[in-house]
Formats: sequence, C-alpha cells, structure tokens
Amino acid sequence: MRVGLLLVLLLLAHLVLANWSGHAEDAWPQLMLLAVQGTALWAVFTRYRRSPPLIRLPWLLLASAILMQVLWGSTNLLTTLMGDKGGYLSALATVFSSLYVLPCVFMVSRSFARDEPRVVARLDLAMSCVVAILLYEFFTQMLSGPLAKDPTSIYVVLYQADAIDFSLALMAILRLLGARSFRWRFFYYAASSYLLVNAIVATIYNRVELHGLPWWAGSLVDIPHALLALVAIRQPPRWLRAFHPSLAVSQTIASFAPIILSMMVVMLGFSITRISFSIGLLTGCVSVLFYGLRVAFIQSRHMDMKRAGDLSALRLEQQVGRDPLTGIANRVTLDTRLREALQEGRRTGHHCSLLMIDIDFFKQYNDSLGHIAGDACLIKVASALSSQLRACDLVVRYGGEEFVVVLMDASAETAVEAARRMVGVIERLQIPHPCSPYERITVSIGIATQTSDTPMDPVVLLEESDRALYMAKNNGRDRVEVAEGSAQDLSSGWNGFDMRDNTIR
Ligand SMILES: Nc1nc2c(ncn2[C@@H]2O[C@H](COP(=O)(O)OP(=O)(O)OP(=O)(O)O)[C@@H](O)[C@H]2O)c(=O)[nH]1
Repeated sequence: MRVGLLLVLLLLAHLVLANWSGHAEDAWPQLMLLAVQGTALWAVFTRYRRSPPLIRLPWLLLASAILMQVLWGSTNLLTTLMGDKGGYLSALATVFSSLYVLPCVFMVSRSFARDEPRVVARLDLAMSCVVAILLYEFFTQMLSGPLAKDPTSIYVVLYQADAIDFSLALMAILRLLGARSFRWRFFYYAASSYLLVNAIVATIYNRVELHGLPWWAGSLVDIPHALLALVAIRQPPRWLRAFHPSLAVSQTIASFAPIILSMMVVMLGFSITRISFSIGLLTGCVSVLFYGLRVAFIQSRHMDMKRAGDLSALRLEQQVGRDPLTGIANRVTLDTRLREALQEGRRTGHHCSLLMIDIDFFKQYNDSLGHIAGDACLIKVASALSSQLRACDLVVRYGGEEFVVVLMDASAETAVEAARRMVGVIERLQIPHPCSPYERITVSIGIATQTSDTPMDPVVLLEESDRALYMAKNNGRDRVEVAEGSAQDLSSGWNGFDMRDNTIR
C-alpha cells in the first residue's frame, strides 16, 4: 500500500516537474524517473531475497536488467548535468542499453531444468553475450558511425529495437503460459508484464522522440517500472494459482524457449549486413552452430540417462528373478520357465522333468552349527547343483532348503541319471553334519516327468515331484524317488535309488 502511494507521488512529481521545466529531459524529471526505476529495482531485489533458492536466479536476472536501466538513466542524467564533450557518456549509455538485453534474453530463453547439462547454460550465457555485443555494435554504427547520415538508419534501429523488445515480451508470456509451478508462474507474470508494457512504451516513446520530445513523454517510461514494482511487492493474483498448463504444453514451451536466442542472433546478423556483410554471415553461422551444439549436448545427456535407466531396469529385473543368498534363480523365474518348458514339451513331444531337491536334517544342521553355517551350506549346495546342469536346464531355490531343477527334453530315465549325479556331487562336497546319521550333508530328490496328459499348469508337476520327495524322505532320505505316473516310463522295475548301496530297488 505504502509502495503504491510512493509510486503515485513519484509519478505525479515527475509530471509536475516535467511540466514546470517544460522539457522531458531536464534533470528533475530524469531524477524522478530514476526514483521510480530505483523503487522497481528494490522491489525485484526484495522478491529475489525472499524466494527459495531454485527460483532466485531468474529474479536476480530481472533485477540486473532493471539495474542496467537505472545505470542507463543515470548516464543520461550525468550528460544533462555535465554535458558530454568526448561522447563517452553517450557510449556508456549505449553499453548499458545493450547490456539490459543480456539478462532479459537469458531469463526468457533458459529452461532452468535441473538435469540440464552445465555446458548448455554456458552456451546460453555466451549467446546472450553475443546478442549484447552485436546490439552495441549495431546501435553505435547506425547512430554515430558513417551510416548515421542515412535518414533510413534511424528507422532500421527502431524496428530492430521493437523486434527485440516484443520478442522478449512474447517469450516471457509463453513461459508464463507454460510454467507448471506457481512460483515460476509468478516470476514470468512479473517479467512478462514488465517486458510487454516496456515494449509498448518504448515503441511509442521512440516514435514520439523522432518529432521532438514533449514534456510529458519521460513519464511514459515510469509506467513499466512502476507496474513491475507493484507486481513484485504485492501478493500474486489468485488466478495464477488456479491456472495449470498440461505437462505436454509446459515441456514443449520450455524446449522451444532457447530458440529465441538463435532467432535474435539471426535477426541481428541480418541487420548487421548493412554494416558488414561478412560479420552478418558469420553471425548467422554462429547462431546455427550454437543451436546445433545445444541440441547435441541435450540429446547426448538424454541418451546417457536412457542408458542408465535401461541398465537399472535390467538389474532390477535380474534381482527380481534371483535368489539373493545363493544367486541362482527363484520362484518368480521358475513359474515362467516351467510354463514355457511344459508348452515346449507338449508341442514337440520332448517332455521335461522336474526334480524337487531337499537338504536332509537341515533344521538340526542350523541348530547345531548356526544360521551362518546354514547359509554357507545352502550356497555350496546351490553351486554344486548348478554345476551338473546343461545350459538349457534351470536350477531354482524353491524355499528355505528346497531346490527345484527343470530338465528340458528329459525322460524319467534321464532325470534319474541327473538326480544320481546330483546326489553324488553333494556327497563329494563332504559337508560335515554332526546330527545326521550319515554324518554329512545329504539330499533327497523327488522326480516327476511330464507326460502327454500333464496339464499346462506348473503346480500339477510340482505337486507330483513333491509327493515323490515325501516318499524319499519317508524311505530313509539320501535317496531319489520318482512320482508314480512317471515311474511307469522307466525300463527296469523302479523302486527308488538308494545312495548308500548305490542300487536301484
Ligand atoms: N541358514 C538358513 N536356514 C534356513 C533358510 N531358510 C530356511 N532355513 C531353515 O531350514 C530348516 C528347514 O527345516 P525343516 O523344514 O524342518 O527340514 P529338515 O530339518 O531339513 O528336515 P527334513 O527335510 O525332513 O530332512 C529350518 O530350520 C529353517 O530355519 C536360510 O535361508 N538360511
């Protein structure tokens, strides 16, 4: 409220002093303009200090733009007070007017995305500097160089200035429409209000100035600065909170924004061909190169991120299908692979076999030697079982001390052979078991083989092999049993395989 009152008083004082002196560019009216610009600078800087870190940079850029306006105005005031014999002050004014564009271009063109490569931010800064340098060169050459004598030069300068001012304003409005977070919306609301009103005022002021400045014209320049001071210091309007662009719109606008930088360089390059054709051509090439580099860096970052994403998805997939203790497959993998094996067996007639393997007296092993020794034993058994398989077969940790082996294209006979090899390899491990009647770790195995009648549901074959395993446990452990339906396929009269006397009963 107090800021509003102060601004009204300053605007009135400006008008009264300008009317009293009868000239827009007298010291007192200029001092009033500086006071309004200073208020805007203070308001924007205050907003910068109050903002969270992520949004601070854009507010600081806006404050820098206003600072350039203040310095530009101060130089004009000094010229009025002291004169400008060497033309240094007017050169300095041109420097500040060109530098004003630098933070403006940077703040409307940057995407400010957190994952953007640093080199892209540096490229944008370099390009904004190119814009400022080109502008300085263009203004100096057109207004005080040999081309100044040409009466059309002033119009070229005016159109160029209009194009830049309105491009900045339009880009800021687009960014406002694309901002998804409220704080960013508020920033672009303040920036676009200022840039748009400033562009309109500059267009009118410059046209009026061509025919000699009337006393009131200086007050026009107060308007965008007073407006910015009010917007920055007051609470944001409610509709800013309610307005939500879609993600697609927001991303498209943010990706499109940097094009304004290249556009400005091309625009300036085109105008500079009036001064030097080769500089204009070079500027156009620089603009294309800059945009190409920008796209290349961003694309390479996206490819890196995609590769990292694919890799972690693959790792996750592997982890989901793996048993963390033994490193072999787990039940998730078993379910899919067994289904595939059953389908393959049904389709080709080359049936698969299932081995349900259980470590004997494992509870006692754990109880006597501890859980850590139990884990080590499980790892050794898993690795020994894996060593006996072909690449197409699968070994799975099914439960605590239970393993399942899927043998592709394996009859009951082949499965018994494989089971014997497995019982043998565990025997060769010679892991001492203080509470087992066999004094070492042994395993019992139940076998079930797919037949043409076996349903596709993996549970059926698993249950059959589990029943066979139960038989093996009941018949004294450290032995192999074949499920009833599968045993009929065996050539000899199968009655279980006992490791102790190495005979088939
Ligand atoms: N160390 C360790 N032990 C486990 C793990 N998972 C299950 N166990 C243990 O394995 C034991 C299984 O015991 P039971 O199901 O009674 O089987 P068993 O003692 O081998 O008896 P039989 O199978 O009849 O010979 C339990 O004591 C579980 O605590 C594991 O990941 N690590």
